Amino acid sequence: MSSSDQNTPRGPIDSSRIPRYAGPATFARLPRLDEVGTADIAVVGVPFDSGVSYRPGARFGGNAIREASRLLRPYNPAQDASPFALAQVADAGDIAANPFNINEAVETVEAAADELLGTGARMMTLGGDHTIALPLLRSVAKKHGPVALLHFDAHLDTWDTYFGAEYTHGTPFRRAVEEGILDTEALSHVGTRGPLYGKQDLTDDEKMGFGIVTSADIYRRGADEVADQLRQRIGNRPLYISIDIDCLDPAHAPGTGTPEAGGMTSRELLEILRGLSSCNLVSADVVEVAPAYDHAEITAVAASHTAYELTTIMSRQIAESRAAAQ
Ligand SMILES: N=C(N)NCCCC(=O)O
Ligand SMILES: [Zn+2]
Ligand SMILES: [Zn+2]
Repeated sequence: MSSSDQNTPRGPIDSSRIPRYAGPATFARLPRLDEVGTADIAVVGVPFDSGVSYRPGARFGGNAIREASRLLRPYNPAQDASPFALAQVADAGDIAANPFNINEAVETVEAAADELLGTGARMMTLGGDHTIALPLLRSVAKKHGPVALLHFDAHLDTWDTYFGAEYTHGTPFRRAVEEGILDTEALSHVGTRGPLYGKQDLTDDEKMGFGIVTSADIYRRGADEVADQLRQRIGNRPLYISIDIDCLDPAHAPGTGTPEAGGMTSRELLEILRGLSSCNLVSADVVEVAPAYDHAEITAVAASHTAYELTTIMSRQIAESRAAAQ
């Protein structure tokens, strides 16, 4: 039983009493999981970036997001909700994965996710590079069956192998389709753009069942229409949202490993997410924040607000299903 079943959830440290820049950072200044016992939503870091094909550094992403999240406040007006009052959200710390053995790291992440999901929590994961989406999806599918996937990214990440390696940050979603852990009726990439290896990349991707909303589609059609279309495709299927921060334009997210020009704004990303607030979001990740290339925490701030919107969607649903069960 989560602590929020018994009493009101323990929220963030009050920034009007203890300055928000004081003390070690947890996500949004929330309590640690060991301080509350169990949580409805576990925010967990995965400091792993051995799967990258270009600039490394996403292993430091989770902690950069936690640092940048000190300024988040308890009420989210865009979704008219106080996410940390509706559900117990807690920072579960980091999953320690082997940086020298990708296959072992993938197993470690899956096992740790099994453990967290096994407590009844939903996961809000802070990456890490995109390799980690595969073990996270495996774990989520063990619990919910094949899930709908919304994948925000400049890239398809459905390539086959890199240097013969199956588990990399450019290949998690091809592996996931091969393993049958995704609901192929409801797969979408959002924010796709940039040069590919060949036209075949798109043909292969389409065969796997993915639909694509390009970055230019968002610019032309607007966030509301895009969110409506995605919502219709997803329906009430259990949904996983994976957000590679490089879905944003490098102007909005310079701190990432494989930047591509011509991306959406952080405003567009947040608005699309808010338009999905009625979806059955079972877990989510925000990955590929590489702070060494960041400036003035631009990327980490965008990522912290992205995780905040995702957490709000989950906590609203937790509160709604609790109310419906009473
Ligand atoms: N950023 C992620 N996840 N993938 C990008 C892979 C692009 C490439 O190496 O061609
Ligand atoms: Zn990407
Ligand atoms: Zn990616």
